[in-house]
Amino acid sequence: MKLIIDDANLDTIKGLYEYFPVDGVTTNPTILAKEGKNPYEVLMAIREFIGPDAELHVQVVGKNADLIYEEAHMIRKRLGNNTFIKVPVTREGLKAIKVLKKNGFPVTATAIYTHMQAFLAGKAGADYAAPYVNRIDNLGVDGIREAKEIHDIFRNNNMATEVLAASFKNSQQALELAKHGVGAATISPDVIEGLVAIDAVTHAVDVFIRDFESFCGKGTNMLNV
Ligand SMILES: O=C[C@H](O)COP(=O)(O)O
Repeated sequence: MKLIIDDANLDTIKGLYEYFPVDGVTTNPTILAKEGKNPYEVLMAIREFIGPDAELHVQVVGKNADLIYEEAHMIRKRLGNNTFIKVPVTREGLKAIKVLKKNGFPVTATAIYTHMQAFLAGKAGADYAAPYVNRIDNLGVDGIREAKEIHDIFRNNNMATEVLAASFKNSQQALELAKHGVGAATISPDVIEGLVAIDAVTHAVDVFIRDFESFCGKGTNMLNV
């Protein structure tokens, strides 16, 4: 399962890249708006940092297929070929996904709340389909189960589309999807940090250090004993 950062703050992205095995960056209009700068300024800085081959996912805002198609061209021109065009799965969005795929764009079908949206996005040729796990939970439906079932729909219908699960509230949800073998999860920085912020682990490491120092002396380690 690919692990992708769902954020647009360059300092945060740099920090996560230093510590975690991450595979790229996803953004959406809300995430970009939080940066308070021109969206292309933010995105071009991210692209420069992650390099031309890493996955960057950028969402369109247009409500009809023609505008979405034009936005996609501009996004590709300014941010490079390996930029996934995130298209919400509406009626117009599906039309746009078909046209974009015919023209060789990498596409992430997004704003997915139902199995049927995901199935149609897969049929239209999307590379990824992004179910919003936490938001689905908030509708009273099990978002993790739905993401797993969407993965199964793709595999059972011989579709190449991968699930790019989005909208997580905790690290356990991401682990559940890794166990099921879904293609990718895009996770906010605080939830990524939560993947290893485990009190029991911190305690175990502290005890190792305490025991070592009680025998070898304060401030010792395997360099200076
Ligand atoms: O792009 C979609 C986001 O991953 C949704 O996440 P959120 O529900 O935490 O805003």
